[in-house]
Formats: sequence, C-alpha cells, structure tokens
Amino acid sequence: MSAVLQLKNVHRSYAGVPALAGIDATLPNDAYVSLLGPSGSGKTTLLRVIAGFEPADGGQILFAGRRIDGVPPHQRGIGFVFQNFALFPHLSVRQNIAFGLESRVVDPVTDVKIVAGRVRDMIALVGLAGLEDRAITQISGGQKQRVALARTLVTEPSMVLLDEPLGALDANLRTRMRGELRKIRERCGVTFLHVTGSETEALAMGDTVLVLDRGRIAQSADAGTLYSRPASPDVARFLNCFNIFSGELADDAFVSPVGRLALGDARQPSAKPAYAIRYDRVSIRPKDAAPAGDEVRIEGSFVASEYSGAAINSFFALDDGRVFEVETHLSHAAPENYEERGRYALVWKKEDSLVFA
Ligand SMILES: Nc1ncnc2c1ncn2[C@@H]1O[C@H](COP(=O)(O)OP(=O)(O)OP(=O)(O)O)[C@@H](O)[C@H]1O
Repeated sequence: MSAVLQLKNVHRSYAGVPALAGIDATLPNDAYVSLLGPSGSGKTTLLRVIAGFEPADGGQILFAGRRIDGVPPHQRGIGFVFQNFALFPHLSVRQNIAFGLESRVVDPVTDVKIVAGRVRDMIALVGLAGLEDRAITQISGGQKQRVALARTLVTEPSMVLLDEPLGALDANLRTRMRGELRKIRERCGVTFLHVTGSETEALAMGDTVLVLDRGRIAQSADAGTLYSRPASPDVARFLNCFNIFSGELADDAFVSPVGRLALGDARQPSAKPAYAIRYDRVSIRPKDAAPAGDEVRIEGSFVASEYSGAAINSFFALDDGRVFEVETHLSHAAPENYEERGRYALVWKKEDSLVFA
C-alpha cells in the first residue's frame, strides 16, 4: 500500500519542553488511522504540525512524496475538522458547505452552478439531504458534525485531519457516528487521521492505530495486533483492558507482589518487566475450585460490578491492595451475583498472559 504521509523524526518544543520528541510514522493511502494517546501526549500538536498551523522544529513531513514542512497550510491539500465544528451560525447548511469551496485560497470555485452541484453531491455523501436550508442553529450535534466534515471534504483534500471529532457529541451519538465516519471515508477514499483519547474509539475506528506516548509513537498497528500484543506496559495501560503486574522474571515464572505467575509463550521486549492479562481472559471461580494445570490462579475480594452494555466488569481487591478487573461478556455467561468482600479465585490460562521483559 502506498503512503500518503510520512513523518521523519518530527520535533516540536514549547519553551524548551518537547511536545513532539522525534515522530516517525507512515500513513497509508485510503485508510482510517486513529491517533490515540493520553492527555498531553502531543496529539493536537502533531495534528497542527501536519496541517501547518504550527511549524516543526526539526524533521521532515512528506505528503504524497513531496516535502511540505515550510509550505503554508492552505497549500498543503490537507483538510482539518475541528472538535467544536467551527461553523457559521448565521449561514444555512448549504451555505456553510459552499463556503469551503468558494473561499478556498488555492483555486476557489466561483461558478454558481459548479458550486451548487458539488455541494449537492457532498450533502448526499454525508447524509444531510433535506436539511440544506436549515440554519446551523436548527440542526443536531451529529448533523453539525456532518456539515463540518462536508465543508472540509468539498474542497477535495487528499487527507483529512480530525481533532477529537466526536468529543462534542453525547455518548449514544458518538457510537453511531463512528460507523458513519468510517462509511463516509470509504466513499470518498481519502485517508482520515482521527485524534482521540478514547481507546475504544481508536480501536473501533482505525484500520491502523498510532499510539502516542510523551511525544513519540509507541506503537503503530492494526487494532487486533494492538489489543493482543501491545508493544509496552505503557501501551497496555492506555488500552485500559489489561491488568498489569510489575515484578521480575524468574526462570519459569513472573514474580509479582501477589505471587509467582506462570508464563505463557508471548513475550515483548521491554526495559521495564511486567506481566499483563486482559480483563476478558479471566474467569471468576469459587475460592476452593482447583485450577487446571495450564491455569494461573490468584485470589481477590469482590468489590463491585458495573454493567456496560454487552458486558459486566467486576472489580476485585488483591492482597497487595491493588484493584483487579474482570470483563465477562454476557453472550458467554449469565450475570452472577458475587458476595461483597467475598473471596474468589481469579483464573486465566497461562497462554493468555503477555510478559514484558
Ligand atoms: N501553545 C503551547 N504552548 C506551550 N505548551 C504547549 C502548547 N501547546 C501544547 N503544549 C504542551 O505540549 C504538550 C502536548 O500538548 P497537546 O495539546 O499536543 O497534547 P494532547 O495529547 O492533544 O492533549 P489533550 O488530549 O489533553 O488535548 C503538553 O505538555 C502541552 O502542555
């Protein structure tokens, strides 16, 4: 697959403090790419540097094979969708979208018929037919999101940057718009780079997920690989679906504060040793149930459960005081009632564990 964007050792500092500390990444053509990272990791800075709103202090940015660092934003051919949509409240849906085309600095379109035709196509593409003459104040949050996207797409960018595009929407709409955004992108065939702080959003949406950690790309992988093989304990932590133990690797076990944990074959090289087990790989059993030979067992006291749609997340206090989480999919098992502060065995197959060492 050919690359649309290449970042080579891109740096950006504020008052001597690095926000981007050497970014290397290659973004494929015609793909949905999520950029995930904790608050302050540099996501917005990276997007602004790619768009040209901020200069890079060092490194190279190549867009469709051409160096663009130093090229002004409006000549980069890159669209930007802002989190708050930045629409004109006094203009209609149609006028807001047409604005993108008429006011384009490079090659503005002034022929009324051409503008009308392109705006009509765009309205159909993002699913806003029938709302053309509504004022921006008379449409919903999800519809505003579509107008913002249409206003960018109408200018025919070769790539679109989206800064937390679902952040201003309520939880239900957020989930619905994920599918919509993916479909719109597929129809127009340009690469979307979507910034989010939500691991579920990043994993659900990205063909490729870039994980940013303290100004560096900590991992670039498809969602399946990221979910099963995070590259470091920090990446596993951001994904928010692993219990992670610190400790030391002994010959045949990982020595953790809650005991010796048997090892499977999965290893990731890491300077910081850690042992990780995914929330959804753990079963909760009565305290006295004996584990099988290929299983790892620890004990914990039940604290609480939380329903989240198709799954229940149960929390246990381990003997070292830390909280251990178990995710049970309701399609696998009926919900159980655990006794508060009751002791339970928490069991997983050693092959499901991931060791960083
Ligand atoms: N204009 C600025 N002046 C000084 N420091 C800045 C500026 N913009 C960003 N920073 C700093 O750079 C770092 C990265 O910020 P950035 O906004 O890119 O992070 P982010 O991952 O987008 O965070 P969030 O998810 O909270 O929006 C932070 O430490 C931030 O304080």
